Amino acid sequence: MILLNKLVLNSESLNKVLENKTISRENISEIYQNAVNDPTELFSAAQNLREKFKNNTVTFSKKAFFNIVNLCKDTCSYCTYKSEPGEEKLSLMSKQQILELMQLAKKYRCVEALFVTGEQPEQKYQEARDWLKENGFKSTAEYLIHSSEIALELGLFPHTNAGNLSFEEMRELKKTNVSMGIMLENISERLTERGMPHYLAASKRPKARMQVLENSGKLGIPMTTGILVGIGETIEEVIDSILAIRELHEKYGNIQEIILQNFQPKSDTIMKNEPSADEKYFKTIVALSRIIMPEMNMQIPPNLSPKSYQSFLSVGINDWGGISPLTPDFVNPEFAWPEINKVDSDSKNAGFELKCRFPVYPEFVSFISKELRDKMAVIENEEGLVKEEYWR
Ligand SMILES: O=c1nc2n(C[C@H](O)[C@H](O)[C@H](O)CO)c3cc(O)ccc3cc-2c(=O)[nH]1
Ligand SMILES: C[C@H]1O[C@@H](n2cnc3c(N)ncnc32)[C@H](O)[C@@H]1O
Ligand code: MET
Ligand code: SF4
Repeated sequence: MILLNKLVLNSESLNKVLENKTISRENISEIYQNAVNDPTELFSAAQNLREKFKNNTVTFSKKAFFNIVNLCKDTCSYCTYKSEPGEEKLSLMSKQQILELMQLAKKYRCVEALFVTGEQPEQKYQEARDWLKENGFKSTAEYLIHSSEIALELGLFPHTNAGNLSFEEMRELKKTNVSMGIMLENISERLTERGMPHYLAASKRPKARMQVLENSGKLGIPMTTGILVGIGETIEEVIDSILAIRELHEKYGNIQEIILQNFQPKSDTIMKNEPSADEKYFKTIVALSRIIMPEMNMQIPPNLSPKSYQSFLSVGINDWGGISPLTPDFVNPEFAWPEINKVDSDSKNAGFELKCRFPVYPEFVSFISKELRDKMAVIENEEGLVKEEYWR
């Protein structure tokens, strides 16, 4: 038995965690089962590990969201980001629009340019092919490579989340992107079956997603991935998803953060009548993730838990992801980001210190080129990333 925050842990599995031993699937299931009714012990173990490895800091990246193109060849049942031609929300950013948003982002002292697209839009839509042609590109990936170069020239650091990119595309993007992202969503094949959220989304097949993560490992790209919680998965499927990420990270060491994203229903999607992820269930998964990968950076987006995001600091998270002072979250447009000042004071009240970071975590800067590191140093020295006035 181990004394922890005045709590006596009776669970052998939890003790294993605290003794720094890698825990098995069986240990994790046991920990979960013990926590279903009363998660207090699990939460405090997660908090303990969080403090051990991340001290009392919580980080965020000040970003602008570039909704480059939201046409998408896939249809995930939960997604409102995707647009059809002719819809009001259709986004086909021109080079000029991208440049203007970048200049504005610099005025706001953003550090990150988050580039998001639908899945290979040019494969399905003539509109996307025309748009690429008008702007002088052969593929969306080529456009992303170009946009990343411009961002970097202006002193914004690109993080691209464009779904399933090829090895070659990622190799090119590595030159300019300090990190990249793709959500595993879930490792379950079952969620791709008829009636399930990924049925109409070939790119969400677990094998395809894992291949992208595998390629990012081979290329040495600091990678953001994560799980979408509350889309009809079972807890075993969540555990298997985190274990799949852990295994990949053990092989390549390139997973820089795990996003735990709670599903929120959207009125214009197939899943409009499904409930949002239950908060207690979501918290239990957050704590479990910290137990499974004690040293990993764990992120939840604060805008998706507007009333309670601070309380996630005591169940294991240490990052808020990208927060934008000027663009909406196009994936969850009904959830505005809290002001950075508010996140600062809320974090302080919960006993944590908020710090601004680049889209690559300090532990992963050795993965990126000297050229990118030098550019980061210029911003850090000239503008002072940690200065409080810089955040507002
Ligand atoms: O504003 C958002 N940012 C999202 N981000 C970006 C995130 O906010 C930050 O850019 C990263 O933390 C940068 O390190 C994602 C990044 C990924 O790589 C994968 C998925 C997401 C999901 C979102 C999202 O839904 N909304
Ligand atoms: C960019 C990421 O946003 C997440 N995403 C997509 N739709 C939703 C939703 N309704 N609620 C929460 N997260 C969502 C997916 O995990 C995707 O990979
Ligand atoms: C709103 S999702 C944006 C990125 C990509 N289409 C994916 O699903 O991974
Ligand atoms: S989540 Fe990504 S892949 Fe799925 S429909 Fe939306 S844009 Fe397309």
